[in-house]
Amino acid sequence: MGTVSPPVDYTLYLVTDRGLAAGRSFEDIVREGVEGGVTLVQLREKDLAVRDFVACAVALRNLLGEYRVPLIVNDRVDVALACGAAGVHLGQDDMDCASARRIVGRGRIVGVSVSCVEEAVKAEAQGADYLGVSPVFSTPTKTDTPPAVGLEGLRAIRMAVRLPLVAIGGIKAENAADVIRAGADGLAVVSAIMACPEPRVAARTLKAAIAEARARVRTARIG
Ligand SMILES: Cc1ncc(COP(=O)(O)OP(=O)(O)O)c(N)n1
Ligand SMILES: Cc1nc(C(=O)O)sc1CCOP(=O)(O)O
Ligand SMILES: [Mg+2]
Repeated sequence: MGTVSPPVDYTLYLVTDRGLAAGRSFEDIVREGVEGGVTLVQLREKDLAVRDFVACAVALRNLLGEYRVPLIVNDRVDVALACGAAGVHLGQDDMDCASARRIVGRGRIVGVSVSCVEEAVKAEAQGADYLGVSPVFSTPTKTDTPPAVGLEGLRAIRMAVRLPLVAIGGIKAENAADVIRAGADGLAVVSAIMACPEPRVAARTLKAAIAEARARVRTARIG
């Protein structure tokens, strides 16, 4: 039997997009985000040749290692294994979760994008570690998505599965509390950090909004 992946903090999940770096260093943006409180990073590269994808993933894994923040690779199980990432994130058109699990074993994280209860239940049955509920709100960052599930869709998925849920799509500090209240365990963002001139401040602000929302949820449960 393989090792089991260690617990992961899904609180603030940065999904990268180097197209939003606007002349700044991509690595500096990630570093600032992590120093501001990002707990998990996904390398999302849609246009790199696989050789460059692996090189970039190794560099990012080394950077994140300084902060003990895990790296997830988007789309590619082979790249995740090659760079020694903590895991892989798969959408509904990527490798299916059960096959990915057979390849990576229990020692790495497998995340799956879901947009409805049926997909969520299936991914849980296939051994996913967490679900990316997507998109919660429509977003210009990625437009080839199913319709936004909204807070109602997120609540329905929360009721149907036990896995950690990460909300993605249009997440900002302003709506963070609503999304946490609807049942998200963590928030995944691209533009809110990658496109912000001050990524450290952006991450800190998001982290504070999440902490406050969680405290309110806890108080409401007790009261
Ligand atoms: C945390 C998280 N959730 C959802 C996605 C979207 O994955 P996918 O549907 O495969 O789309 P691409 O990101 O590959 O364009 C994600 N990447 N991360
Ligand atoms: C990478 C990604 N996946 C999505 C999905 O719905 O599957 S939405 C998205 C981008 C989210 O960007 P932003 O935080 O800038 O709204
Ligand atoms: Mg994908």
